[in-house]
Amino acid sequence: MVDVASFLGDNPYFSAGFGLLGVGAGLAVLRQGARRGADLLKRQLLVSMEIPSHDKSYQWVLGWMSRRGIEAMRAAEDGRGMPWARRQIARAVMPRHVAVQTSYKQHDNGSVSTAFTMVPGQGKHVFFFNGALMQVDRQRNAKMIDIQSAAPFETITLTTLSRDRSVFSQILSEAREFALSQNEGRTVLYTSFGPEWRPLGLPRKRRLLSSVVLDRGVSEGIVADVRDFIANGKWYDDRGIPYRRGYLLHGPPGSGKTSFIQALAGELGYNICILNLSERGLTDDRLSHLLTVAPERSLVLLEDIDAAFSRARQQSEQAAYQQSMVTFSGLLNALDGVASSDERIIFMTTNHIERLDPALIRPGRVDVKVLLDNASAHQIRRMFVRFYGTDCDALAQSFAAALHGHTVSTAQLQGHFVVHKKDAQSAVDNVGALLGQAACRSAP
Ligand SMILES: Nc1ncnc2c1ncn2[C@@H]1O[C@H](COP(=O)(O)OP(=O)(O)OP(=O)(O)O)[C@@H](O)[C@H]1O
Repeated sequence: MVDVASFLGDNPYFSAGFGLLGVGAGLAVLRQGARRGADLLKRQLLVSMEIPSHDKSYQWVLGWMSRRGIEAMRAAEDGRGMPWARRQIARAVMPRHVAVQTSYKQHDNGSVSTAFTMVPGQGKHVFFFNGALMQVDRQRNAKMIDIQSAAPFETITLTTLSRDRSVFSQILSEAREFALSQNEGRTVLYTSFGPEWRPLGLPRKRRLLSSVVLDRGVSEGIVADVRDFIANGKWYDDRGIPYRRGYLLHGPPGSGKTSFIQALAGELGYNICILNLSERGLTDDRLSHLLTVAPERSLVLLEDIDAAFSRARQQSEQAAYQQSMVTFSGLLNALDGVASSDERIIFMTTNHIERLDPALIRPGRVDVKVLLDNASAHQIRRMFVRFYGTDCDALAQSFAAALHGHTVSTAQLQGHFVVHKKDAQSAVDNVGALLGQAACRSAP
């Protein structure tokens, strides 16, 4: 009989194979140990923050990184005030792969300019922030699409050492401040897009309240009411009253309803969410949802409410089909709102208050109703002086006297002054052109 143990032990091929197997297994264990050790070390030493593209802060952080990138690039190139070693590091860590982000900015004179900024592209980049070394990993998931924007789903992951974790909140607040500072002195108009609000065009230069000339005390009255409402959130809360206020501005076309709301938003530093109730595809649920998720510090504007909900329209089932799918009771429910303690200021405008259902404009839904009428003598004089200066007071008087007894809207006055913008006397001499318009307007 062959002694198997001594045979295998004496066999040099087997011993070598066994040895190799042992070495391989040892290496595998070591490798796995090293990987686990590295994972453990990573978990202990590093922290990361993931920002998905559907989160509001995503664009803020991208914008902030582009600004920091520009600053870092300038500093590294210029190198002033930076130690040599630090400058080399700054140059070394500058992103090698950047993506372009185009933005438009409206200047105070109304012109629009384009600016191109470089943001870190897909992949990993490193940078310093307040002395902490950070890694940015920007990844795109081509398989996941954001259904709202039809853009691929992206994430930015920021990683840094655990001891520096406080920089995350610093970055987020800096990014937010930076984004808000871009809109300072401007009014953002939002429009509904599916279940959310999206900015409509560029933020606009704030309209001055003094540029909208209303009759004596009207503007001051509304501004005081809104300010009082904004300052008394606790009062509403203590009494369990929903914290919302509704305003209805009614009156003939071109009397400054929309312009006043824009100027009011500018005065308060608020933005405007414009909701078109006749929009195709708007349902009761969406309307209700939109009113509850309106951005903070914004006025919700429902324009020409009579076009969407006159009494006649309510009686016509067919009309309801042709237009949006919002029902009258859906609108009332949306205005009454869910039990939300968030501040909600709703402005409605109409040219025909008499066509509105009393249920829509009862207190609680509409708390303040204000008529913005055709131009009064007071408005005519003030608009004249606003256009031609205070030294034209006497001309303003004769202009107003010439229009006495005629119906002219403030929009028509503006049009007339624009035609005669260089010459106050010519505006007075040609007042007949306005009277002609007034006569045409009142003809059937
Ligand atoms: N009271 C006013 N003071 C200054 N400008 C005014 C005034 N009323 C109208 N305008 C000017 O006329 C134009 C149209 O005004 P606006 O759209 O605000 O009127 P509106 O009452 O909302 O009209 P509509 O009922 O047709 O929507 C704007 O360019 C605005 O500057």
